[in-house]
Amino acid sequence: MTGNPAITADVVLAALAGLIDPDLQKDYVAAKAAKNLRIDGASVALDIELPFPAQSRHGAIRAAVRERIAAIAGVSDVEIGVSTKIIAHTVQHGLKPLPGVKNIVAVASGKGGVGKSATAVNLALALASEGARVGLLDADIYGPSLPQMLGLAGSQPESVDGQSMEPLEAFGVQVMSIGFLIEPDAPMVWRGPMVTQALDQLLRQTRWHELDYLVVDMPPGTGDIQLTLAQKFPVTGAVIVTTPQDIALLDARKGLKMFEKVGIPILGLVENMSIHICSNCGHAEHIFGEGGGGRMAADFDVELLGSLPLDRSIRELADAGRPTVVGAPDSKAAAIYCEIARRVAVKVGERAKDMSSRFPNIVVQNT
Ligand SMILES: Nc1ncnc2c1ncn2[C@@H]1O[C@H](COP(=O)(O)OP(=O)(O)OP(=O)(O)O)[C@@H](O)[C@H]1O
Repeated sequence: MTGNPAITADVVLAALAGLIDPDLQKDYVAAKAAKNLRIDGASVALDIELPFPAQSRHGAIRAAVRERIAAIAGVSDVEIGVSTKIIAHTVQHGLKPLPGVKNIVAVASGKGGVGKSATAVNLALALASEGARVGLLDADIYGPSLPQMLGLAGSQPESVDGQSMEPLEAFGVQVMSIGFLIEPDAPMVWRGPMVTQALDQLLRQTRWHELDYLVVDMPPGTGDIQLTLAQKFPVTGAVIVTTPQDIALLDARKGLKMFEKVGIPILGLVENMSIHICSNCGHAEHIFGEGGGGRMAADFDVELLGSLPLDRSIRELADAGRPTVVGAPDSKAAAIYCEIARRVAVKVGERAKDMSSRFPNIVVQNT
């Protein structure tokens, strides 16, 4: 084998500097995603290990990294592997993570009807479509809508051992809902402690199967039930959904403060129904006022993860049990949900404890 002293780890590193990943917003070396550099004569092999699911982007990442390395003088052969490794994260003080669940993402809102469930379900489906193992827990005691949105209305979970429950499955996502266990028309007269106890059981007695993310659709509001749940569920981070109306924004502020109070990081804000697009003429109108979500995100120093239009097809597809991400995967709204999901997963990935040094396992055989 002919040696090529010019090809060193530093040369490869320099070649990758400036290749900014659009999701990580950093290059792969700075993001500690570049691993296992092997240099063998004129051959260079490298693995990119992403801390978030992005199956749809693997090909493009492989091509971009290969192009950079192939341009190094003397390199004749390049092999790039791209994979995802989702890491379990710390949860708020005093709680243990849930067995079989790496990360819990709570989706919350200051008040009802802002599109929290639609956001939670599409977020879960988008994470799954990128290759993650995802569960969805409908903790919305006042209006459990996930069975309907996922075409599972009337289904009931089974129990193998009489103690735990098997989650149901829809579109590759493991699903559990308070709605599977109560009559659809039963009045919600449960008192707070009963509600929190029931939801705690639902979370812990469901046999979640090796989840990267469990998305929890929280009950709307910021009262005692929500506070207790936020304190009891071992949550990695929270996504707050709001509409641009001032009053909803005021409520959303309370939601943000509640999570801050119990030490749960806010992953970001989703502004829903931000703009109405007329289905006849295509005219876009900010019926609830413009830019409120962005201002609030700036005020609280959190990220605006995305803004969804008021779009009739979002409601129709949810009502029909095929939410936008699976019902209209090529739509603009689906693309926005997928972008939001990626931002959430990147935010969760950024909290990685894995502070491995740059290029672990470097093997250079230039002899
Ligand atoms: N961007 C949107 N465009 C059009 N319809 C939407 C949009 N987002 C949600 N919807 C619809 O609005 C209704 C309320 O949404 P959803 O159930 O998600 O709200 P929620 O905040 O979870 O409410 P609650 O907390 O009361 O259950 C649903 O019919 C849903 O399909």
